Amino acid sequence: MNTGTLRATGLRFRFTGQTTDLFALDRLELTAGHMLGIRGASGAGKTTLLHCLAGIEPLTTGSIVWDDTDITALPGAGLTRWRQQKLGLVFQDFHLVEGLSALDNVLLPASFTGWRIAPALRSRATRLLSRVGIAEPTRRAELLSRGERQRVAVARALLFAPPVVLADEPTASLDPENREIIADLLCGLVREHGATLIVVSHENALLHRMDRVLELRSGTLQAAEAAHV
Ligand SMILES: Nc1ncnc2c1ncn2[C@@H]1O[C@H](COP(=O)(O)OP(=O)(O)OP(=O)(O)O)[C@@H](O)[C@H]1O
Repeated sequence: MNTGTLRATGLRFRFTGQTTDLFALDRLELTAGHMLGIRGASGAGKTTLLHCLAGIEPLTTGSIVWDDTDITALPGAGLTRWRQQKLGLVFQDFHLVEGLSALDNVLLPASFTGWRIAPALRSRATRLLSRVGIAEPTRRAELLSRGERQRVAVARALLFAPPVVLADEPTASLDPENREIIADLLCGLVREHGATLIVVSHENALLHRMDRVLELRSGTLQAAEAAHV
């Protein structure tokens, strides 16, 4: 059975101390294996929405159900476990750990689980790095260019072939050639695994690959105008 079905209802988010909601969405649904693009002006709330869908930022009200798990009702430890088992996340600012190599950064989610890192997993991490064009897996994160860090972050999100992949501007720091490579990899691997993908992006070329594109505007999600996708 495909996993990665999203049913989110009554999503409302307001930062503490603010007098208005950043967004208020009646409903957001996604079938497992589908790819959704979210675009919108800077400051519209796209990253915050993605973080809510990842269970990183708590909603003000509403529920987010991935398959049969309401992540808004999970206690902290349960939420962490859900993220480890189900979610691949590409952060806008990558969240690589300096002092660790590119390879160890890709393997980081495995080290959080406390599992011994099996040789097969190490090989998969190395393969993913090669597919995103990182020739030196032993190079430390702080010595990588911004674009290289972004590619390592994408490889890390795909380590466990998670059923849900959320990516915040995954091609923003890349030149056109690498944008294409990362878009191919992200969409290709997601299709291979039948994963559900939500991408926040301003890049038309990436958004064009999505099954559906919505625009976050004035706190609501609307169908993106054809000219913009
Ligand atoms: N802790 C906070 N308290 C109040 N407002 C905040 C806080 N954090 C972020 N914001 C504001 O919330 C708004 C939405 O931020 P968010 O990063 O989600 O937007 P975005 O659409 O992803 O923007 P961008 O495209 O520039 O990355 C912004 O105006 C931001 O300044």
